Amino acid sequence: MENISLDYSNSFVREHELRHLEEYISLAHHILHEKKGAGSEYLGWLDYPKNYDIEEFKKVKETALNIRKNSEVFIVIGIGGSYLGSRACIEGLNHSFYNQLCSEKRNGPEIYFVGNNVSSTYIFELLELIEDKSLSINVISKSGTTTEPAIAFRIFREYMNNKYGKEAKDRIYITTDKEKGILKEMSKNEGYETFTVPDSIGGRYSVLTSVGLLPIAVAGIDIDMLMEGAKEGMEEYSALDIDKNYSYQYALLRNILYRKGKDIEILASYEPSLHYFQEWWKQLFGESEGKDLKGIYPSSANFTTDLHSLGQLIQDGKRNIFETTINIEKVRKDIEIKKEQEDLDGLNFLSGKTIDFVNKKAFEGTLLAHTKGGVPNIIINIPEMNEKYFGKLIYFFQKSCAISGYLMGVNPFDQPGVEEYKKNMFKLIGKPGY
Ligand SMILES: O=P(O)(O)OC[C@H]1O[C@](O)(CO)[C@@H](O)[C@@H]1O
Repeated sequence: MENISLDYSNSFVREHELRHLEEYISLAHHILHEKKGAGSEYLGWLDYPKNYDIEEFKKVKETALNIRKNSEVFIVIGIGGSYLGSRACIEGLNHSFYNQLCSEKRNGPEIYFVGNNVSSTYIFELLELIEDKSLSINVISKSGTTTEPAIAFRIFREYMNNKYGKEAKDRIYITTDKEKGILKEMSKNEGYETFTVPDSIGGRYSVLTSVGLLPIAVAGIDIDMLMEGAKEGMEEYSALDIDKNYSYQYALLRNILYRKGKDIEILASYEPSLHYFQEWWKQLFGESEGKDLKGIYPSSANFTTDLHSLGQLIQDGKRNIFETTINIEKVRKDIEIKKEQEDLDGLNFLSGKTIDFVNKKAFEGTLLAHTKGGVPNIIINIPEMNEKYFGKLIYFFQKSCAISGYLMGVNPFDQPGVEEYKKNMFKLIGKPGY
């Protein structure tokens, strides 16, 4: 039966190394599942694919349908875990040029993300782009206090009020804490529809809650199948036997490689549509593990594009890197390379083959080259990129991240280091109290 699988035969990790650490996985598993570890108040995501709020899920689907009907543009305001997961899913599963398609082909609103930076140019030009188009917005912030989305919302709130007057409130959707925070207060005062970020789920683990699901459903993606995949992952990746649990294998492998001095991990992909999935993964692992002077630096590369920029360093640079490659076995679309009468470009040797055949050979060739250069490679095979595998892959990484964090001896659910830049910025911009 087709399934997500992991291949560590090119990782230079031998089987007995996994066996030596098997007991530690078992320990980490129990600490996690029995909620005895650091940050255990943030384990709501663990059984969420089975225990999610059905009423809220229904409301997400109804609201998404409504937005799809009455809006040409949908704006998602949020940063970090409040936008990366939905963007990853939308870009990973939808047409590569979704926003540029004509409306009949797109069959849903154009979707843009803002509030994930403080670039005035970006905000200004987005406002220019959406002029004259019907609009709905979703502001997502668990805390409600994050500066980037707060500033973007102020600008877009004014824009919506000018454009729609009293009806603006029917086009503004807020995803935030159940009862506290500025956004909740504002929603009560203004009459905005709200969605909940569960207390027990931190931002980077929240893609399968309303945080991710509303934008994903607005993009026309089947969120039932997404949850179905996550549920499958939840069951499969709870097995204690590491031979049957690829998520735990991955956690173990990266810890073994880390102890051998490999402190940079590149998540590589040969599909550009996975760019934001890689960004989501970077936050997940970076915020979860990078603390107490420890952590693997999570980076990403899109091949073959980056083979022409980073390839040299990966092949020949300092040997502190390992690669994890996401291999999509069956691509969404393929193109056959045809034979030409005159073989002017010398490519007739490829006639009858497909572009994906070349891509797969590029992957094989790169794997050979990089392993020869001493770069351990872990391969995660995905049969195809559909809703179900996407949901399962999300769960795969969330589970392995929690286990990996416990193996590393850190709290995988807090992010105290993020506050430092904020304090400085607040002081510099004159925020009261700083
Ligand atoms: O949803 P919020 O509270 O605006 O937070 C956004 C992001 O900011 C952080 O708190 C810090 O970067 C992340 O963990 C989170 O995903």
